[in-house]
Amino acid sequence: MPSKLTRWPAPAKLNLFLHILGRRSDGYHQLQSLFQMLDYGDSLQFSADNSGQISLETSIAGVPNEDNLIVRAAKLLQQYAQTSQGARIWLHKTLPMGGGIGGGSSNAATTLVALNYYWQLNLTTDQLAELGLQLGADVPVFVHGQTAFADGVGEQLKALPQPERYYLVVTPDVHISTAEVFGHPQLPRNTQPIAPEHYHFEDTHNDCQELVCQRHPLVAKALQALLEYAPSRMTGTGASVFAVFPRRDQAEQALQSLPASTRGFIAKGVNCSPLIRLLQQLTDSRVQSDSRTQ
Ligand SMILES: C[C@@](CO)(OP(=O)(O)O)[C@H](O)COP(=O)(O)OP(=O)(O)OC[C@H]1O[C@@H](n2ccc(N)nc2=O)[C@H](O)[C@@H]1O
Ligand SMILES: Nc1ncnc2c1ncn2[C@@H]1O[C@H](COP(=O)(O)OP(=O)(O)O)[C@@H](O)[C@H]1O
Repeated sequence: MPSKLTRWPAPAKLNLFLHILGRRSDGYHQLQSLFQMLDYGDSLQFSADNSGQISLETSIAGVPNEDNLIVRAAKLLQQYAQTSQGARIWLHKTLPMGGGIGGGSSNAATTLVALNYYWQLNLTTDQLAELGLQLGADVPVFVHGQTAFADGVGEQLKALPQPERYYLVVTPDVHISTAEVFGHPQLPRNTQPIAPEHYHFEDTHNDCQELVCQRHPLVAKALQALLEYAPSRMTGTGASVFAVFPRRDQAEQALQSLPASTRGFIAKGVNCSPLIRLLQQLTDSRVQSDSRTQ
């Protein structure tokens, strides 16, 4: 990975709760959720050029480059903005894949935000979020980069800052298909809507959790292990589960007590994602240097 290029964060998220309110006629589910941004995740580097080519220099095993959400996001942006610019992209992957913590969606969002910056396209955040929605339901929340309450099919977002907490996230080695969970006849689909301002972790739940735990004992086991230490829940459609702690050292102690084979990490919940913080810094220094050269 080139050492001199800026590393753009692609953080993970947690669904602090996930209520399913109903199903639309197109099969998509009306839901409510609280997307908690984390300060932990993958990172990407970009070298923009005028080649018109998009090349991902670090492939992910099992994901052909043309299917990688990074390449798909870059090509979608290129096409939308009708630009002949290109880029070489490097990915530093640390997040487990397909675990309900949004790694792929976050990679796509970071690509849209970073290339909009390097190619100087000046697209708005709303335009990038709308483009991102074509790639996956969770891309817009990462483009906005704020801890947010979601409504609709997950696309209507309202920033809802949360107090600082530390999360121990554990990902059991199970593959769970989002489409399969949402397609299951036993999935509860009649939770009553709540007002964002009335959200409390203890009064909410994840409607997918019971079904996933029944079908995947490793998820149930991981959740049970975390519940020994703190309030815990599954995120998204799984397989990851998380426990909530007021302090980092408490989360660290819990992780140390789990079996050594546990795939887990500790993250701080943040209200503004590290991606958006970096973008603000870079934009501010570009404005300053532009004003000096005028
Ligand atoms: C429900 C969430 C919560 O974060 O689950 P996770 O993927 O994070 O576990 C996400 O919004 C998922 O986002 P994502 O995984 O991008 O979903 P998509 O690719 O858009 O949809 C996958 C499949 O899930 C179902 N689906 C998804 C979202 C939704 N509101 N209703 C649905 O019924 C559809 O069957 C769709 O074909
Ligand atoms: N850049 C990427 N990072 C991770 N997964 C990707 C990427 N591009 C495509 N994928 C595919 O998307 C799937 C879901 O990935 P991910 O977003 O990590 O899951 P989840 O939304 O459940 O957290 C992966 O299993 C993989 O096949």
